[in-house]
Amino acid sequence: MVSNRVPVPKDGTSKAGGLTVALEGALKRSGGLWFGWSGETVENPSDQAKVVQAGKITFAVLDLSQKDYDEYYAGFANRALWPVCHYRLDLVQIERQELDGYFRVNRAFAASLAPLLRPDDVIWVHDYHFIPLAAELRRLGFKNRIGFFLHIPWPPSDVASALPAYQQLLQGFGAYDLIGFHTPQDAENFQRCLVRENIGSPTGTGEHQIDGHTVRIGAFPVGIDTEGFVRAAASAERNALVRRTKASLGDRDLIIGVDRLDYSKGLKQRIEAFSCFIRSNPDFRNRVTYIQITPKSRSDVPEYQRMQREIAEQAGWTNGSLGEVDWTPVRYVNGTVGHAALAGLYRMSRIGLVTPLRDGMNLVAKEFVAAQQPDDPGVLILSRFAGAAHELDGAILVNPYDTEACAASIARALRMPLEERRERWDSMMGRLRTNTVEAWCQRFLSGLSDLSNESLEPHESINADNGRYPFSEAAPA
Ligand SMILES: O=P(O)(O)OC[C@H]1O[C@H](O[C@H]2O[C@H](CO)[C@@H](O)[C@H](O)[C@H]2O)[C@H](O)[C@@H](O)[C@@H]1O
Ligand SMILES: O=c1ccn([C@@H]2O[C@H](COP(=O)(O)OP(=O)(O)O)[C@@H](O)[C@H]2O)c(=O)[nH]1
Repeated sequence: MVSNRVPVPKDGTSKAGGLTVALEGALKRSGGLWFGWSGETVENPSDQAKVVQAGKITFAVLDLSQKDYDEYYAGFANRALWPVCHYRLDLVQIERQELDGYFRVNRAFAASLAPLLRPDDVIWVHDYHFIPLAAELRRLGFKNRIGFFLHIPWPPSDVASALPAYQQLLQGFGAYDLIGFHTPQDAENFQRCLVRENIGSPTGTGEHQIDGHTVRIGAFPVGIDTEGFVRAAASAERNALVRRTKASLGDRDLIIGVDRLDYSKGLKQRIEAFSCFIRSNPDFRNRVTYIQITPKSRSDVPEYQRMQREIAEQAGWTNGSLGEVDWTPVRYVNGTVGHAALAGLYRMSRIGLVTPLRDGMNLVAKEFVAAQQPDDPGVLILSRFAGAAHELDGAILVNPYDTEACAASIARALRMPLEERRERWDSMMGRLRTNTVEAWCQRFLSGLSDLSNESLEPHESINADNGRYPFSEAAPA
């Protein structure tokens, strides 16, 4: 496995982020080498990876220089690729130096990975930080099977083509054997970009010939450790934070949001929707509390700094205008909460509010569902623009830009009869039990090691859902 973020076991601190949660879940059982960035910046980084063995996983990580960090991670990856892939062209920053830094770091990482590779290794590269990595490995002579999985959305070509070095990036994908996305829409958008830029040619459903090499393209929606979450939630009553939170709520209903502090998560619109819900349903005043757990993320990227100030102000302003002496409507928290406590907080919530403006998958939505009590489950309110909306058909799907409809959905969820809540939960839970993180991993890897066979099931091909896109439910009258 290769990914930028690698959770090397060291000081027990946990970093929020779905990619490491997913990959850790996948590698824990099968074992393997996990190569990437250490999370550290140092003055003179070594080009030899530091190796740490933990259980079946061998972690091999490199430090970055400040310049590499600024240009590759805080620069091109998170100021160009991230906003473009999340449809935020208004936030894109294009700097030639950052682009150069991105390709330079990819080349350096490929060179440091090379001595760790064996000829029969299957290599699985993750996410937008490392698009050119396979091309760099091929340049060094590696003929291994190499797969790529994009954890974030891939937009339509009119949006994607705002990327600098767009052609070069697309060409770089040609060095992979299999390219995976969370949804059929992302896979389809991607293949259309190749067609529009005249890069290779499509040779069938989910297949593309680039420079004489066949690249397969498909949708592989990531799952979670469903049973692990069920167990964690069932025993969470023992967790001190969960107990204290429960006591602090009194008999108020809990609404929960859990997100990295990222503009893609729709926090501004969400707080606005909650506010609108309280104003239009005054009978719920002092009867409901909204806890928003929001660890800070990418704080040295200017667009994130700006947003951190704005959301903090908005939460304060909302409490100031709506709150009462004995009621804080929005509890806005910037710390990270571990999975054991999170599972318990999800379970005691009446509503999981997951309303990103755009999200590759969103594991929080899945974790919330897995953590519910089967005989009295809470309701998931989910953005139609999260990858998870393609699978979680029992959620109330919303358009996060539509404040009044989101507010109405909150009221509807709080009033939803038990029977409907159970039906919705059952159908989502069925999917989560089948599509676990392990199943995801196996499907991708078998697709990668078995390219000669029809290893991509029809439902994973790019045309699988006939262009269906999850539509938000109509707001209740
Ligand atoms: O590593 P960071 O810069 O701190 O950011 C955290 C991760 O954010 C993104 O996560 C994505 O992957 C999830 C799992 O597939 C998916 O559910 C979510 O929708 C994505 O946003 C990013 O893609 C990762 O590389 C980061 O590590
Ligand atoms: O305080 C927190 C906030 C988030 N997370 C975890 O971070 C991941 C977030 O993944 P998601 O796919 O929802 O979004 P991403 O941050 O990757 O964009 C989930 O597993 C959360 O449980 C966590 O452990 N503690």
